[in-house]
Amino acid sequence: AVNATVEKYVEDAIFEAMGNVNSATSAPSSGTAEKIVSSQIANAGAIELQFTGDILEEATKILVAKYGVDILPAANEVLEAWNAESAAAAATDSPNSSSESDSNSNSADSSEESRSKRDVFRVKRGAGGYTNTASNQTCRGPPKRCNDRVHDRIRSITGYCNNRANPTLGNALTSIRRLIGTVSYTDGLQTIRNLSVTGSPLPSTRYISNKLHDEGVNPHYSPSVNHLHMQIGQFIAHDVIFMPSSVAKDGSDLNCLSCSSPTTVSSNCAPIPVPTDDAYFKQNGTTPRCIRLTRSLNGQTGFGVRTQIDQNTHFLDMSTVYGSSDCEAQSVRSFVNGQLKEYTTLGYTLPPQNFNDSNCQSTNPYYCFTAGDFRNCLHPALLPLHSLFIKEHNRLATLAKQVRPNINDEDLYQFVRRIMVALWQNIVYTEYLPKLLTDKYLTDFKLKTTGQPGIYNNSQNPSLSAEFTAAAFRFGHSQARQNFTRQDVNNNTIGQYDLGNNIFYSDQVYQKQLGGWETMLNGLLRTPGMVADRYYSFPIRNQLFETRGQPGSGVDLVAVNIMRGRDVGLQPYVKYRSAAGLSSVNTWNDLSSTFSSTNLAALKTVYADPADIDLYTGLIMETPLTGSQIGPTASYIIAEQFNRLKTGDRFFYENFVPNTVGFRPEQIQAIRQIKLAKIICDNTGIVSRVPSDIFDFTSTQVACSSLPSIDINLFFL
Ligand code: HEM
Ligand SMILES: [Ca+2]
Repeated sequence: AVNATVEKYVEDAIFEAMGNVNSATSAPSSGTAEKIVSSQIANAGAIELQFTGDILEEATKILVAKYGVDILPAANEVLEAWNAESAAAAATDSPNSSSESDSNSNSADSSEESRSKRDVFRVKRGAGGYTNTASNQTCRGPPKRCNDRVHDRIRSITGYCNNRANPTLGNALTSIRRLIGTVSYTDGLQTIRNLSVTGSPLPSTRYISNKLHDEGVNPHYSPSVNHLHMQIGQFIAHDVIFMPSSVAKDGSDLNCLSCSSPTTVSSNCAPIPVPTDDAYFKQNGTTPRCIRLTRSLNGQTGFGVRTQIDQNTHFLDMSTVYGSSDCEAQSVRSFVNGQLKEYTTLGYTLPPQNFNDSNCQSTNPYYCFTAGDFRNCLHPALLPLHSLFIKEHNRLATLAKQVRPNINDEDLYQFVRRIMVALWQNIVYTEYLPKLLTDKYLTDFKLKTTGQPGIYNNSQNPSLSAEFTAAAFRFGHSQARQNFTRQDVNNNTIGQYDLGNNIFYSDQVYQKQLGGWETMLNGLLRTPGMVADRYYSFPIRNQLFETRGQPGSGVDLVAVNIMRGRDVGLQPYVKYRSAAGLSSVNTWNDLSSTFSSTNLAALKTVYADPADIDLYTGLIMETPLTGSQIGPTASYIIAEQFNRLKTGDRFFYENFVPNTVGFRPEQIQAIRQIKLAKIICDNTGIVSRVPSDIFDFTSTQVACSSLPSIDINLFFL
C-alpha cells in the first residue's frame, strides 16, 4: 500500500502542475509569417507522451521544491500504484466511460475529488501501459499476449513482443537509454547545462561551430570512402532513431527563433545565440540574433529526470521502409500481392507522393513522399535509397508470388519483409560497419559474422543510447559534401546540385531528363565523401532547412548537434573516456595522446577547461584510430550500440532463439551472399559494373552479372 501522505502530496503537485502547464506560455506557430521546417516532427503518439511528460516535469519541480529530492522514489510508488489501478480498470471497463461519470458528479466529497484529479491525469496520459492506444491514430491495438505462434515468427511493426518478457523494450515511442547512467543538467533534472566548471558561461554552440568546425576554403575529401557510405549511414540513423521535438500546447510547431523564446514562447525552446560578428547569420538591428532550436520532446513517465524518446523502433528493422506504427505501415502498403506502394508516373519508381506534407519546401508538382520514415525528403539523396529498397521488396514479392501463386497478400508481405530486414542487417554489419570501425572493435563487440549461431540475450536492452543518438552517430554529418553529383550510364558527370538549396525540396528526384534518382545513386557510388573530421561543409554549417533565396533562414547543424547534446543532458566528453578505456583527464595535457596538437590548441581557444568540452565536439576531434574513420570514444559508443542491436533483437537474422522461427543455416548463408552492390544492380537500369568494395570508389569494378543472387525457393518452409 502506498503512503497516504505522499499520495496527497503527489495529487496536489500534479494538480498544481497541470494548472501551471496549462497557463504557461506556449505560443503556437500559427499566425507567424515564418514557416518552421524541421526534420524532428512529433507524431500523435509522441505528442500524447509530451503532454504527460511536461506535467510530470513540472510536478517533479514542485515536489522537489517542497519536500526535497528524497521524496521522488515514494512519489513514483504512488504513480505505479495508480497505473496498476488503471490497468485493472481498463481490463474490466472502458476508461473513457468511467472518467465521464466522474466529471459529471459534483460531489464535494474529498476522496471523490482526489479520485477525479487522478482521473483527469489518467485521461490526459491515455489509459493502460501501451502507448499509442489512446490516440485516434491507432490502426491496430496491441496484441493481448506475446506467447503465440504469430510472435514466434513475425516481428511486429512497433517492436511490441520482440522481447517476450518485457514486450515494450525497444518499441517505437519508448525512451532512450543513458550510457553512463547520470545526466548533466544543472538542476540534476532538466535544466540545460550552461556553465563552465570554472563558473563562467559556456560558449554558444554557434561560436564553437565557427571556431572549430568551419571547413574554410579547403574541403577534405576522403581518398577512398565514397559518398554512399555517408548516405547509408543516414539511412541507418533513420531506421533506429527519431527523437521528436516538443510541440506547442495545441500540438503545432513551436517557433523557437527569438533569443527570448524560452520565456515568451515556451520553456521547451532552446535557441542558440549567434555571435555579433557571425559571417552568415547576420544581425538584424540591435535585437540579439539566435538560431532556432526546439528541445527534444520530454516523454518522462515518472517523477525525476527529463527523458527523451525514440519515435521509431530502436531495432535495426527497416523502419525507413515499413514504418514504426501500424498506421505508417499501412500507409506504405498496396495490400495487393504483398507489394509496397510506388509512384511510377515518371517512368521510374519513387515512394508514393504525399500531398499534405506541410514541411515540404517544394511545391506542386514536386510533392514530397510518404515512406516508413517521415524524414525521407530531408534532402534529395535519401530518395535513391528509399526507392531502391521499395523496388527490392517488390521485386522479391513478385518472385515469391511466382513460386507460390496462392499465397495471400499479408503472408507474402511478411515473408518478403522478413528477408529484407535480414539483408539489411547483413549489409550494416558486414559492409557498413567494417568501413567505420577497426577490426578490434568489431571483434571485441562481437559485430562480426562468425558462422556460429548468434546469441540472443533477453535481458539486453536494445534501446538507443542518448550518446549514440545525440553525438557519436552524428559523425556522419562531417562526411556530407556540399555538392551531390549525378553520373550517367558511362559514369560521366552530368550535373550536380548544392545541398544547401535542397533541404526538404524534392524537385531533384523529378528531373527525369537527368536520369531521376539513378544518376544520383551512381554519383554517390563514384564520388568521394568528406573525411569524418572536425570540418563540416558549408551547407551543413549554415543552410540546414534554409528556404531558397532567403540566406540565414536555416540553422547550423553542427551548432544544433552540440546544443542537442546539452538539451538531452549528455555529460561532457571527458566523462566518457574511462568507459571507452582511456585515461582520465585533469589538465589539457592529459588529452595530448588522443588529440593532435592542432586540435588541442583549437579546443583551448574555445573551452575554459577540458572538463567543459561538449561530447559531440570531443568525439569528432579525437585522432581517428588507424584503419577506421573515427576515434576511440566514438568507436566505443557506436560499437556498444550495434552490439545491443544484435544481441537484444530476438529476430536478428543470425540469432538462434528457442520458440522463435529463425533462419536455417542455409538461409543465413544465402543472405550473407547478397551484397548491397547486388541490390543496386538488380534495381537500377544504369549500373552494370560496381566497385568490388561498395563503399570504396577506388576499388576494382566488377560486373553485376558476377554477383550471386538470392534463391527465393530456399525461404519457403
Ligand atoms: C546530407 C546529409 C545529412 C543531413 C542534411 C542531416 C540532417 C540532420 C538533421 C536536420 C538532424 C536533426 C538534428 C536535431 O534537430 O537534433 C539530424 C539528426 C541526426 N543525424 Fe543527420 N543528416 C545527414 C546525414 C547523416 C549521416 C550521414 C548520419 C550518420 C552516419 C546522420 C546521423 C544522424 C543522427 C544519428 C541524428 C539524430 C536523429 C534523431 O535524434 O532523431 N545524419 N540530421
Ligand atoms: Ca527501427
